[in-house]
Amino acid sequence: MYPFLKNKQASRPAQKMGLFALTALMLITCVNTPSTGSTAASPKQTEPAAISSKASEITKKYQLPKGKGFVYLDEVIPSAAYDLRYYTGDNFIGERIDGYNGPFAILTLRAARALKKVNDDLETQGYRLKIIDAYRPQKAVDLFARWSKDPLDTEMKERFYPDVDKKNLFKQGYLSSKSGHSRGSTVDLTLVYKKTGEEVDMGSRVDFLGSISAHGADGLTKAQRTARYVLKTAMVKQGFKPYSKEWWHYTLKNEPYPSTYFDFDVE
Ligand SMILES: C[C@@H](N)C(=O)N[C@H](C)C(=O)O
Ligand SMILES: [Zn+2]
Repeated sequence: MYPFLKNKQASRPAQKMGLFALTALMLITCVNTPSTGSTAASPKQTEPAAISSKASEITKKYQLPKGKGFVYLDEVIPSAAYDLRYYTGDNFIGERIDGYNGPFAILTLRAARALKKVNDDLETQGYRLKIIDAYRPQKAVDLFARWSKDPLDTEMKERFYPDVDKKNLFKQGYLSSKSGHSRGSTVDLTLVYKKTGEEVDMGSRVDFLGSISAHGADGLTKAQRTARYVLKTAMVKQGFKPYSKEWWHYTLKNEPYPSTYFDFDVE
């Protein structure tokens, strides 16, 4: 209902706070609304906006591993767009993912610098990058694995994996139990138009786990194929490797931690 509050496992205090705030808001609304006999504006209509604005005010804790060269990506690429969907419920599980305590993208400095060059290049072509996910704690990956084994929780199936049985998402390569994201130099991203900030049509949404998301999938329009090609060309030019099954997923080839899977929280 309120994506910002969603994570049954990790955010119970936040949920309690949210419920408390909601109850308080309802009481205030009842007190301030003259009793006309007609229905007053529902407090639910104002609550998500209030919560969202709080989400955008979350400040960074700067608790990155010391001396390992991790950075907050928005400080290296301020002109990119950011929509960290594993912090919200707007993802294939439908709730905030373990380890995402703030709406921030973290990467190794090497990957961040390469990505800045990609964004600079794309800006000359009328686009910008929109970052959906970057460093991903191992605990988040572990949550994906537990979720995939629960056949009863299919809340987001229609939007994100309508044609794949969730128990096969790992087997079919849409999810990985040892993800490049946890090594800190892998990123999920798309294009937006520089002028409007509107997302470019890439033929499927980021994290649509199905065959249409493969590079070179059948059934794409010419414009969608071109958009994927623009992104891929810019990424490959700066040393990123595409992933055949997911047009949005790229790993820096010369990554500084090719075999280390980190688990610090995003905060
Ligand atoms: C889930 C998707 N965003 C993703 O990153 N998939 C790859 C395969 C991964 O889990 O590393
Ligand atoms: Zn990815």
